[in-house]
Amino acid sequence: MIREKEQFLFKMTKKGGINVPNLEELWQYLESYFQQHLSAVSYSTWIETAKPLKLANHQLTIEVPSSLHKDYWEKVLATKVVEGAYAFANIEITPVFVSKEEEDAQEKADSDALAAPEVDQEANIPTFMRETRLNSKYTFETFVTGKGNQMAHAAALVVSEEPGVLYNPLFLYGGVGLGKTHLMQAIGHQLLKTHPGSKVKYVTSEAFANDFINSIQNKEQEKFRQEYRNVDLLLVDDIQFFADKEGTQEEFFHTFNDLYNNKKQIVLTSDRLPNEIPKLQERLVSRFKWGLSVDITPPDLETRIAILRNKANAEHLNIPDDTLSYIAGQIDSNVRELEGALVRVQAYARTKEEPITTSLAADALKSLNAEEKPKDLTITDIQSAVAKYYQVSVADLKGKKRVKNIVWPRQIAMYLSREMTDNSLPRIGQEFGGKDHTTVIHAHEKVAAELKSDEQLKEQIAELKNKLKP
Ligand SMILES: Nc1ncnc2c1ncn2[C@@H]1O[C@H](COP(=O)(O)OP(=O)(O)OP(=O)(O)O)[C@@H](O)[C@H]1O
Repeated sequence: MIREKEQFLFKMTKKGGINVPNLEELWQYLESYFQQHLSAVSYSTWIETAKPLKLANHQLTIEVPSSLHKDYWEKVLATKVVEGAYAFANIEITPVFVSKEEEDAQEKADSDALAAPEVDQEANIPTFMRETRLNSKYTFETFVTGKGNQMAHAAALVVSEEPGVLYNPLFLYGGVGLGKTHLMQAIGHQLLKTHPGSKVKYVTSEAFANDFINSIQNKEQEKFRQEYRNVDLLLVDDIQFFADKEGTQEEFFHTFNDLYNNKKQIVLTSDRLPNEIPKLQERLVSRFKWGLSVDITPPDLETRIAILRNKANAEHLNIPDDTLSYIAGQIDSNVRELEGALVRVQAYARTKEEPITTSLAADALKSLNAEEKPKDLTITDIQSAVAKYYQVSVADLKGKKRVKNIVWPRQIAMYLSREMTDNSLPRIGQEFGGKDHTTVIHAHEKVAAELKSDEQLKEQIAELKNKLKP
């Protein structure tokens, strides 16, 4: 105690009684204070991204990357700045935060609803309750931040540290494969780390719907409610699949209210904003807007390179920087595909027994494109292969039967038609007995979502793709 006081007096004497420190000194002091008091991930999220601009008239101006950062600084860190300045130099200052992106973000949040597309009525309903587990790889530590996801990352971190308080619900939205599931699960991991006894439930919206329907069929509604309402953090992925599921929406409405009223945190993801999800009940749309909606946009080149480097390091791969840049330059809108490209290059190098270089990467990715879309492959070829594989008839794939063992192969055939041929969505719909293009979109989204967690399906699709290769 005495020692601390001595140090403090020394500091003041050193300043010769002048109580106004310069900007750098004060900031250094604050940085070291935060370094000691915040976790490493919080420090890099809030402090390393902040820039002190000026100190004048007892006002410290700090630039932060987004309105969300500004909000967090104002609500949580500002008092520490005031206390810190007082402790450091005995001055009273008011911190002022400025965010460049604030106006843009506001505009985005207020953006008008786009015309909502129709969605297919078909729904494949597996009859089992799913286990929901977090993927151990989806943590904050493995998540690379960049311009497109900085705000979403910061929001996710706030929620993991202060669940149910600041942003409830947190709604993360954005294009395919941009890290929404990763961030959402990182919240779960982080909460379990800081509050080991917490109950975290991760579920896709489809699994929620299936669990609900099963609970009705098995007369286990009470059990269902216990499972979903007795949690501290509920993570529901790909909420856009609630479209058209009236009963499920109704149940989710009550689940939401229950959790919200008990100050339990809810995190949702979707490929679009709540008001852009077709047939989502207005009362859900408005509730989803109570908290914070943040979008994730495709990563810039620098971030893509950083993601690849992280992944290469994690797998102990020795890949030159220019090769990583080359791969990152080839795939610009989907991190899942970016990672897939790296795996592909790695496998290609192994087969060729050569080190990974830029020219090898170029060869590997060229052959990937050729394989993904074999020339002359027709929808009819895909239908025959899928029908044979799942032991159904081609007529059934083109027909209207809604039984599960036909609907699922039909959706897989549509998925493959979209992935492996250049046919347009309406054309694919036409080839499946004149179905609407939205049916094809729905089928594609559904299979893609399943592929994320279903290892067996991954193998089946790979096998089918191999069979379809020329
Ligand atoms: N910023 C990032 N840093 C590290 N890995 C990332 C990042 N963004 C995405 N990924 C990785 O990319 C893959 C796809 O991410 P994820 O499944 O979270 O995307 P998504 O947005 O949920 O996709 P979908 O729209 O298909 O639901 C995952 O393996 C994830 O770990």
